[in-house]
Amino acid sequence: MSTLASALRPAPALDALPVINLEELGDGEQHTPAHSRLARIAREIGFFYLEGHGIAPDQIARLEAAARQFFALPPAAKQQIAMAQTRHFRGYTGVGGEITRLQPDLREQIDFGEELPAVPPGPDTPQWWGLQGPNQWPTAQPELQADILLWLDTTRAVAQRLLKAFLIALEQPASALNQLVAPPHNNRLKIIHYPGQASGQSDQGVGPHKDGGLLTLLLQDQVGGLQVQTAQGWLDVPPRNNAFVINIGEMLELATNGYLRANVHRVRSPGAGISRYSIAYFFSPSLHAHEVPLLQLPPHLASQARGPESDPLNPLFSHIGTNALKGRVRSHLDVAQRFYPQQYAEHQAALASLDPAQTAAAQAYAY
Ligand SMILES: O=C(O)CCC(=O)C(=O)O
Ligand SMILES: [Fe+2]
Repeated sequence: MSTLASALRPAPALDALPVINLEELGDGEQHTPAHSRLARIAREIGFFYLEGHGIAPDQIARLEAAARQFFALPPAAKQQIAMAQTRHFRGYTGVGGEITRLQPDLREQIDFGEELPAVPPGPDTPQWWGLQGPNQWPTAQPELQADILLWLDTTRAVAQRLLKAFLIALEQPASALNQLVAPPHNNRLKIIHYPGQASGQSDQGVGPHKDGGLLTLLLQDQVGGLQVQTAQGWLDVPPRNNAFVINIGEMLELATNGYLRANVHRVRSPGAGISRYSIAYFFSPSLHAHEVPLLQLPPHLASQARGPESDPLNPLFSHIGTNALKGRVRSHLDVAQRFYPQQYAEHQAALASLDPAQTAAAQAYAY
């Protein structure tokens, strides 16, 4: 089959997600058959389970227990760390407080990030530096802080190994994106609770979206509800013990000129009386790196790069801070309105300029 024909050939139908073992990818810089498989899976579906990550099941269980404990606190204890009170997009958001594709998400969550000092605002300091800053910690659950900070470190190390494997798979120097992910880091972590919904109501746990960073490393409990969009429709991503679910973010799509695609995914709410919990780690470019570099893929891969996807409702910016702030403004309108009035106004103007058909498409995310 010619290169063009193979580039246009639809990916084979999948009825289950593939599993990648990080140990098989090794720590060396040598391209192995395991890397070829990673490149193919990443390009064809972009969602897979990751095993062999080396994180002790105990550490995972402890964090999952801590997440459940937090969401069981009384409302006032959760609101003590409300996201709306800081400009760093960190802290607690209640059910319906986050918007995806113009609709409220039926989940509550705490957003954390790398624990770093705030960059003081000033006339010469770009607004997106507001994304960096200290986390908010619940006084009602003081032990949460150590678990979260440990998870940020542990997962960052796994994400760095995985990114290196991706680069080798794409026949790049293993260090090609070192600069992009150098400290001070800009990775984010979300612990999430999806309360059950009675049938007949919205079941938008989180609406269809792409993740904004490079790679997402997700842990989910036994309930299920995560789905990824494929050419054949929505594919369930059922739970798998001690495995991460990995997906590709917009910044890796840009860096590979669309050879790798950020995947659209969503979560359907569990049924009434059931709760689902998940923990999503977003491995992201460092803000001080400014621009996402375009990797020079070898011709046989470059010829299959589809270019970054163009979505008028979600324009992609190669400028890291601009892209990251855009994503947060869209999702957390209360924080945006209070701390980023200019970006909030721009977002509102963009929404007002949509014609009804575009608005309907945005809400349904039908494409
Ligand atoms: O909870 C999940 O399984 C997925 C969450 C997600 O996609 C997100 O927060 O970006
Ligand atoms: Fe996501």
